[in-house]
Amino acid sequence: MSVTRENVLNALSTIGLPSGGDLVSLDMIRAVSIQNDSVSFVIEAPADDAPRMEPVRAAAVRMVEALDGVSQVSAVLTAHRPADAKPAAPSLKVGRHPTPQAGPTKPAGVDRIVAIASGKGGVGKSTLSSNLAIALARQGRRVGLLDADIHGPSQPRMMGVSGKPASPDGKTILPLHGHGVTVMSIGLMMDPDKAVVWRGPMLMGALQQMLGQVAWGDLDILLVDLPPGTGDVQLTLCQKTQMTGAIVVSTPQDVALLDARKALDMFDTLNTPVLGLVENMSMYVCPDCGREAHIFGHGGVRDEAKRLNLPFLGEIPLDLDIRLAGDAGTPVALTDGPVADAYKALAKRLIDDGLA
Ligand SMILES: Nc1ncnc2c1ncn2[C@@H]1O[C@H](COP(=O)(O)OP(=O)(O)OP(=O)(O)O)[C@@H](O)[C@H]1O
Repeated sequence: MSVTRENVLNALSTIGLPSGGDLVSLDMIRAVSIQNDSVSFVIEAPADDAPRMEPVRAAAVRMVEALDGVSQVSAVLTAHRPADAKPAAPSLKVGRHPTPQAGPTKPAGVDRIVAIASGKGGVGKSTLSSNLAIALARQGRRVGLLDADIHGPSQPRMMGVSGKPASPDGKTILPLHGHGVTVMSIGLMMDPDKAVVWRGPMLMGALQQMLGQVAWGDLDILLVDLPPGTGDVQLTLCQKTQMTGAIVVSTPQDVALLDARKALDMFDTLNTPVLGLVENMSMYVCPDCGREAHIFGHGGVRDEAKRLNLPFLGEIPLDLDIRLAGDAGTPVALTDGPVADAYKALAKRLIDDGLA
């Protein structure tokens, strides 16, 4: 019988810490990965606990080794540095040229990869990605979010995560965690004040590293927040990755739809299935009088989906709280109410359709 993630977590929940609690209840286990009879995971401990953690790590390895169907266990401790030392920056050069690969691949343990795309910039792709990721996580899915918007990474701010991801072995990059979602952004690996001036091959190399070297662990779905348009990142992702498909976001106005059509055409050319269209900034409900206004029009994306015979996945209102919550690092999907319900409905639709 093959071992499951639940078996591993159950075993680890029996390992107590000197300071009280156990490895699972204290949320210290990251990146559980199971490949046949090999299990690997990361124990993320506060630096102050480091001296006391090695026996805990060894006990965790023994406990998982004792499970039926397991013959090899590797556990990495991320807090083995002294408490007063600065976290080791990864000795990784992100943005190198791509390395040759035989065909499209997918990180081990990741079930589905779904890109969130748009033809035009600023239509709300990143906002949709972060809120959808949280709505899916709140419905029990294991969700990863990769910010592939190399020129304007916004997920660290929107998901409220910061700090350079660690790389204990100089190869694997440990992602961060925010609001129940595993998060990685190229922005976290770079100096935020330095503009990225990269040529196509370097963009491709960076994306390949984000997919291949990040310890994503076991995920039901990895959402990829793409840059706007139809450039190198989109091309690399679709050609080098086993994609489940793409969701295209647009506002209802004609200029945005015109660009959305270009994105749809690109996915068609690259044989990447379009899972559906989402209308963002669909309508505005005045908080004072309750009147509904259609600032960018309304229904244009639904009509376009119908015309192209593609699923229309839902509409998200234009709402001040969406922007404020995104800027504050606590996306609105964390709350309960009509706006959060729009993201909840979208997440439910994807789960019901077997896409998440
Ligand atoms: N439904 C919405 N209601 C109100 N504000 C929104 C909504 N969707 C997005 N925004 C705001 O619009 C701005 C642009 O959104 P966002 O960054 O998500 O767009 P994008 O398509 O990812 O942009 P880029 O092209 O730069 O990647 C942000 O300030 C965001 O808070």
